[in-house]
Amino acid sequence: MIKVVVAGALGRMGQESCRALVQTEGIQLVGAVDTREIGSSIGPIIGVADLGIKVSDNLAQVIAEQRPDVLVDFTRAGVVQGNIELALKNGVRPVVGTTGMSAEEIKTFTELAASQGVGGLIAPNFAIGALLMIKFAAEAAKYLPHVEIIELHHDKKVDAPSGTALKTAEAIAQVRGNMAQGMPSEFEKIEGARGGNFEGMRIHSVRLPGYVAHQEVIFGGLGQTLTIRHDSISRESFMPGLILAVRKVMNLDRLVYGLENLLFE
Ligand SMILES: NC(=O)C1=CN([C@@H]2O[C@H](COP(=O)(O)OP(=O)(O)OC[C@H]3O[C@@H](n4cnc5c(N)ncnc54)[C@H](O)[C@@H]3O)[C@@H](O)[C@H]2O)C=CC1
Ligand SMILES: O=C(O)C1=N[C@H](C(=O)O)C[C@H](O)C1
Repeated sequence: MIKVVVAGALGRMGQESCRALVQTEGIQLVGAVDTREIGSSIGPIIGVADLGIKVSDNLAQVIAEQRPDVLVDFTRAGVVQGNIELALKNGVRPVVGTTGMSAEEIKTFTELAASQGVGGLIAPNFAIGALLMIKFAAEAAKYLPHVEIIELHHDKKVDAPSGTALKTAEAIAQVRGNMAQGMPSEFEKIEGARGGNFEGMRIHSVRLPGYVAHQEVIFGGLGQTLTIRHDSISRESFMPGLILAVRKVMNLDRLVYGLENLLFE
């Protein structure tokens, strides 16, 4: 049985994750950490039978009492860093969906995991379709290097661009290198009109009610465009990948960045 604690358990992703984890054979939810509704029973909140698990705001205490195998984190940047460090130092494998960490922070945790000999995963997107979008985009960039990314999310999202857009840009940049999109002489009449700039690649972030998580990678060539689009139309889309990750990290002794590295190995 894989014992799992969820941090950010009362958030949009945390609740969806708790619900999926308690329904999965071979996995046991043993703790729920959040900074609101402390002391409430997680079972009724996520619409399942009372599991006898109270919401705690103290991850260190939950780890000490429950000795989980895995920490699933869907909190926010600024919180997740402390949680990963705590997990790794206690031999708990972090499975992190939280986005907004810097490349330097990810590198630091990779080194800490290696020194502790503890496995883990930082995955900006758990949806299998999104991972395929990134893979196909990197392939397309070999032939069509002119590309811009548009990501569209619900209006409660706090980080921009999305972790998925950054992961996509990183994968494309590995293929095409640094290449400025647009005219050298172009100028913005409104600051930010051309989007964010990742190694010359423009990333545009849309935030509106009604959306869940969506992304278009648009390639342009002579007389043609190619659009690769992925839509998460509900947060259930992230659950098969999350469950797969919880199982896979049990056999890792290093920190992996990107679920694609466990899925397409
Ligand atoms: N990797 C993936 O596939 C996905 C990643 N995400 C990412 O997951 C993160 C969470 O997203 P949502 O669930 O939409 O956000 P949310 O705001 O609904 O949930 C965050 C939860 O964390 C809790 N929290 C805040 N500070 C805390 C602390 N110190 N300790 C414990 N809990 C704390 C909040 O009370 C809240 O319940 C974001 O970074 C988002 O980008 C979201 C969807 C999919
Ligand atoms: O905040 C979200 O909702 C999402 N965040 C992740 C990201 O930043 O890429 C994954 C997905 O896009 C949903």
